[in-house]
Amino acid sequence: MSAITVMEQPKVKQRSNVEVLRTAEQEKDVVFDTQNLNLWYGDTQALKDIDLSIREKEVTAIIGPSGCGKSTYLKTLNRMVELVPTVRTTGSIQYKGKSIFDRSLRVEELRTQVGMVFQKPNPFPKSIYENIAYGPKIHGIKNKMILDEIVEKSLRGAYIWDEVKDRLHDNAYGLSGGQQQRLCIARCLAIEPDVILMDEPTSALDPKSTLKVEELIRDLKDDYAIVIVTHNMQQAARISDRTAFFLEGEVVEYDKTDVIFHEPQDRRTEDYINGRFG
Ligand SMILES: Nc1ncnc2c1ncn2[C@@H]1O[C@H](COP(=O)(O)OP(=O)(O)OP(=O)(O)O)[C@@H](O)[C@H]1O
Repeated sequence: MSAITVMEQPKVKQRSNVEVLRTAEQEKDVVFDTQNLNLWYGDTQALKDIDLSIREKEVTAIIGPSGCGKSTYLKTLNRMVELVPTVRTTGSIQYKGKSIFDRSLRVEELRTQVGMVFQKPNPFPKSIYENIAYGPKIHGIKNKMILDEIVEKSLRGAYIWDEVKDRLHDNAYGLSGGQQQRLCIARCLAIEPDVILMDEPTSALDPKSTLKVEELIRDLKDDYAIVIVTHNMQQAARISDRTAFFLEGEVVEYDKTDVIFHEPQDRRTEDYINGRFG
């Protein structure tokens, strides 16, 4: 009996140089490090033992069937999920090495650094200009010249400047759905976040607007970490560097997007990718 116990002890393994290098590469530039995250809405467990790291200058796609916890995970990263009173979490999420649940971290500060774009474009019922200037003004910027600069830079950054530069003071509701979504991305850029969370940002858009937003996302990753929830498998394959496959609240597989789509290690990932369920 004791011999078996001894045999079952984990072996202390020397790490090869390649492994050490790989680990260093993996730890480099991690902005969000999630470990053993569990989340319940009342008695219903929506996330189970999630381990996931989100890296700078990468697009991370979260895919999986409806109800598997994708949006919940996204909203945990900026603590928006806590707006639901019955939510309870265990485990840890470090943002740049510091727990997002730490009492000394103000939620407003976290949300300034971690912006969010939603499924349905949600501009404010204000002018295009005011939509962008609103956040910086709340952060105390009053100088008109600086605000003008931020507005132009953000709209340029979201590839919508040329379309709106002559009507900055028109109501944002007059823009098309695709333009409104790029305006919302510009509004997010105006507060200079490090991370942008996107919850199915193109699901309400036509194919042409979708391609524009995808192109924008690919370019934005030069400066930001982007986490995108999508039901569109081709979209995940086109724009992301890494993909996490969620199923029933768990991460089944998380790897480079090429691996997930071409050599998945888990049968369930393969079945989902090939449309056998979900
Ligand atoms: N506010 C809430 N209160 C109670 N349960 C919730 C709440 N929001 C989500 N859930 C439950 O948590 C689970 C995960 O939901 P979530 O919205 O994160 O899934 P999802 O993968 O994003 O789904 P979809 O692709 O349909 O948007 C589901 O069982 C859902 O019913």
